[in-house]
Amino acid sequence: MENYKRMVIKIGSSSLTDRQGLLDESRMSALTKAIAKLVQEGWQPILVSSGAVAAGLGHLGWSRAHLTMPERQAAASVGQGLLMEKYNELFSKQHLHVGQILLTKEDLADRKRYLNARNTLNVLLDREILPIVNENDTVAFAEIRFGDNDTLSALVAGLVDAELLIILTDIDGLYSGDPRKDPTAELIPVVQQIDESILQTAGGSGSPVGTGGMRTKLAAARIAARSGLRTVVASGQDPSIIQTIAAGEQVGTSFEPSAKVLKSRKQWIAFNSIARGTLLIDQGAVQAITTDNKSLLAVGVKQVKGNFPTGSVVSVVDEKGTELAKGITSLSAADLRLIIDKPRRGLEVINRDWLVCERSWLTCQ
Ligand SMILES: Nc1ncnc2c1ncn2[C@@H]1O[C@H](COP(=O)(O)OP(=O)(O)O)[C@@H](O)[C@H]1O
Ligand SMILES: N[C@@H](CCC(=O)OP(=O)(O)O)C(=O)O
Repeated sequence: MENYKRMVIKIGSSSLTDRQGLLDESRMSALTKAIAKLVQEGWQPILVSSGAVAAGLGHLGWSRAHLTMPERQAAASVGQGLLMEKYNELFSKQHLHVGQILLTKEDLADRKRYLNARNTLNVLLDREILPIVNENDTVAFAEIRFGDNDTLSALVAGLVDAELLIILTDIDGLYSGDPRKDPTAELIPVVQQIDESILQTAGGSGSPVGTGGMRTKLAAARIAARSGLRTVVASGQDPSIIQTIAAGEQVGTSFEPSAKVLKSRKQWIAFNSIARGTLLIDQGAVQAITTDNKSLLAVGVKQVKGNFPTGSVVSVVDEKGTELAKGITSLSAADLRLIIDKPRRGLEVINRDWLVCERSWLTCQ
């Protein structure tokens, strides 16, 4: 067993830039010092840093209003360079090398590229080089965007088997309501389970530079919990807070790991893969896969949408079109269409080990 403790630290644009949209050097400097101390304490940290778009806009003096996607991407191409230049300068003062990793959703949705990214991250971590990750904003568009770095940080944490995810933002944790709208909202120190009532507390971003607000942080914490790790959402105002968190002290909001952790293959299917087709199933099959933990058989498949080869990830929906699960099919779309019209309907379409329920997380492994 490897003797490392890995953590992912995500810092948002609102914590990295000042009011003019310029990089906040003193904040970044404090962050680099805190991360260097973690390395000395035996941690293998990964930094997921936002701020490319905000820093690019600030540097170029462009207004945030009415930006087209190509303009946003152009700003990110400038800002990403500035971010890395500053990180390089500050981390080298702490005697740390850094490596840049820019990812799109498609990189992690392709199993081979996913494993390649993991291999690269492992080499960097094993050689004490700090990986600095961001979305590849200059090429990512609509359906191949993570859209927010909160989700990306949780996926990276699962990818490298981290034990802790720290999300630093401009507020000191999750409140019982959006503090901008509800002045009586109170900080929630510990969340055991991210259920509907918790999701309802969270609103969107509170700053002009942030993306997703508390909603995407909860989505990230939920992915992390199902991947077996703890998430702490805390204020990035004083980045030395990451040492307090690493030492196990209670600050911000701590989201506990789920009692039912997904195996790594199922994590990939649930959170990283992109479905290439859809299987519409009947009520009996819904019961079989969500409650009885059984494999999906052809007998329960009513309709096949899309054209996909054997071994593809597909989305499994009920008769109302609600997605219940994702899984890897042992049959192509063409063969499935032939089979569901014929008597050999007992054939297995998705084996239990390759099937993961999205909605019924409490009942379905
Ligand atoms: N229930 C809530 N608790 C705390 N913050 C919330 C809540 N709902 C919405 N928010 C907003 O989420 C913001 C943090 O997210 P965001 O602006 O995306 O920052 P970042 O750039 O760090 O990702 C807070 O400033 C706050 O206005
Ligand atoms: N990838 C984008 C950041 C996207 C994002 O999630 O932003 P934030 O809410 O500030 O963490 C960038 O570097 O500008």
